[in-house]
Amino acid sequence: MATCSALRGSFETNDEDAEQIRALTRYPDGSVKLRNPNIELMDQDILYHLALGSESHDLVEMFGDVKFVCMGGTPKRMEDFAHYIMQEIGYKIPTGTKLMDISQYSYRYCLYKVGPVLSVSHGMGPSSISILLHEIIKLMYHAKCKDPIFFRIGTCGGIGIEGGTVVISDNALDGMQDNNYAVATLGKLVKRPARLDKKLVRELQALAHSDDPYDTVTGTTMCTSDFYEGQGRLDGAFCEYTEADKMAFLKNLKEKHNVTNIEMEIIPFAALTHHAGIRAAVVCVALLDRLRGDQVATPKEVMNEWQLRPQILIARYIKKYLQNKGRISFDGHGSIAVKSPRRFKLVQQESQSIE
Ligand SMILES: O=P(O)(O)O[C@H]1O[C@H](CO)[C@@H](O)[C@H]1O
Ligand SMILES: O=c1cc[nH]c(=O)[nH]1
Repeated sequence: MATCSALRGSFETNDEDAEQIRALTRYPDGSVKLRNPNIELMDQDILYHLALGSESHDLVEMFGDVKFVCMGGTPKRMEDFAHYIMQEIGYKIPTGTKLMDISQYSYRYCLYKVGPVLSVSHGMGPSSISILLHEIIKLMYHAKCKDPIFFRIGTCGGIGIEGGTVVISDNALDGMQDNNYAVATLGKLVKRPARLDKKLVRELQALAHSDDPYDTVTGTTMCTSDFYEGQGRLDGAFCEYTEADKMAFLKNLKEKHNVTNIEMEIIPFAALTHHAGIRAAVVCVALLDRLRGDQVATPKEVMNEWQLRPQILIARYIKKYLQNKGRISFDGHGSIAVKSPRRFKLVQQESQSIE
């Protein structure tokens, strides 16, 4: 860990290579190892915001088979995604039962499990997703999950793209165009690099179909901690800049930094998953083009259809992965090569459902 002095105050950075991270974050069998020596010394670990605990629940039994953690802002979207992915991977629950929100008594986040897929809401903004990520990464550890993959399925404002366009993020910047997640810790600013898995980005891009009735693009995503002034909107309760200032800011983001979209969680998502050695990707649909306005005025039914688009891409990935037992790779021509003809056989898992 290096200590640096910068104009904005002293901070510590933690830049490591993939091998170093792997050694720190995995046991030999691929299960998740925590970078916190305190946890294994504790009698129990209460995952307070998920309403789960390492003593009160058999986390290995409940979650040991999880391979994919999919998250998005709203409980409704993630409940819908749980039902959608259930249908897509052909997961069956006993007749007369229904999917249960496992974290319902947290009254914070929702959490559904569909075989190897967790579908969880993260709320809005860096703090909300950061709390969730700490607890979900600890859940992966307690449950002994092996090499889980995380996805954020979100919405965003586009810059110079049509509403309805799907953006796969290949880079993340914060509101100051910095590519780190900075958290004030014990009075010092600790910065962790916000890095996304480039291979996962290419694999997802290859799963966008040329006949999809919308574009899927790849680009840099800016993360803000506020929807209004933080994103240069003119329609917040306060505004102390002009429309020309806003346009110059957005155009500079696009032209100098290749920023394609703006949302509010990618920096902590990319930084905390990277620090935990977890492969992760962010796929968002643009609700509007910020060069054309600030208000989200698209009709609800249209927006609901748009919000399915990132889910469709992630479902294609999960299906492909399960069908080919994790062997997804490139054929060198931009499409996914199937290495094994064997189909994934869905085994009836423990029921996560109740009447
Ligand atoms: O649609 P979700 O995934 O909630 O994300 C986006 O929407 C919220 C703002 O409306 C922010 O949290 C932003 O990141
Ligand atoms: O403009 C937008 C739209 C959705 N989410 C955001 O954070 N910004």
